[in-house]
Amino acid sequence: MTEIRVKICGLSAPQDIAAVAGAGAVYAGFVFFPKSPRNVSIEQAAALAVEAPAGLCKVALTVNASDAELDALTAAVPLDMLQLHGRESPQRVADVRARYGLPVMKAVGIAEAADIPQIALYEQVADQLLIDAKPPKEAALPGGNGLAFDWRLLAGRKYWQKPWMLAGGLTPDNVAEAIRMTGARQVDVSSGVETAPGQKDAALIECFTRAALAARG
Ligand SMILES: O=C(O)c1ccccc1N[C@@H]1O[C@H](COP(=O)(O)O)[C@@H](O)[C@H]1O
Repeated sequence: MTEIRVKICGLSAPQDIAAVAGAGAVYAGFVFFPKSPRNVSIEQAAALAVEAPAGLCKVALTVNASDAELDALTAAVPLDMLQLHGRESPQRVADVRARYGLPVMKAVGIAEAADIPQIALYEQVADQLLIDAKPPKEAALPGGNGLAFDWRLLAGRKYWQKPWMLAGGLTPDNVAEAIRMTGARQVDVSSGVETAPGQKDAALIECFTRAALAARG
């Protein structure tokens, strides 16, 4: 059985990088979205990324970013993956992938069974898929809201050809159950390892990662 791979998103301080690497997570996410409490500048992210140990996959999360914004980001920050978390079309995903030569992970929001087919559309063009809770209409953020979707929507499904990650409202307490119900082999968390919006907690990162690695899908 393949080991679960963990992504901790929304890092903004050097101690966050140390906590993520120390816990055994594989992916470290930086949020480039000014409305987010986890937003980092290009300069901040570059400083954090150069401190990351070899082997930690550095992911830039953007929301409907323009080429100019992605040009600036990719020129300054040593990145391993781009996460597109807005309303990017399949064609936009393909264009970003071709332009930057980096693996692209596309987030897809799920609230009901009717949302599931769009995953297959993005599977054609993305390197990875991030299956997240669809944000409620009143939400200020397109992700990072600490809200889960009904995991039964994924239970017993034939899996996609591309690697995929489960996200949305995961915590140290529920991640094992989420893995068991969905069969996810990768999980992503932001709010669930924070003491306040944007404040990552090393002990919660450790607990989350330990619970995920011990889980059996
Ligand atoms: O974390 C954010 O602030 C954020 C902002 C804009 C888009 C996505 C964001 N986070 C991503 O949302 C999911 C779920 O987060 P949570 O665990 O429910 O808080 C996660 O994939 C983050 O990568």
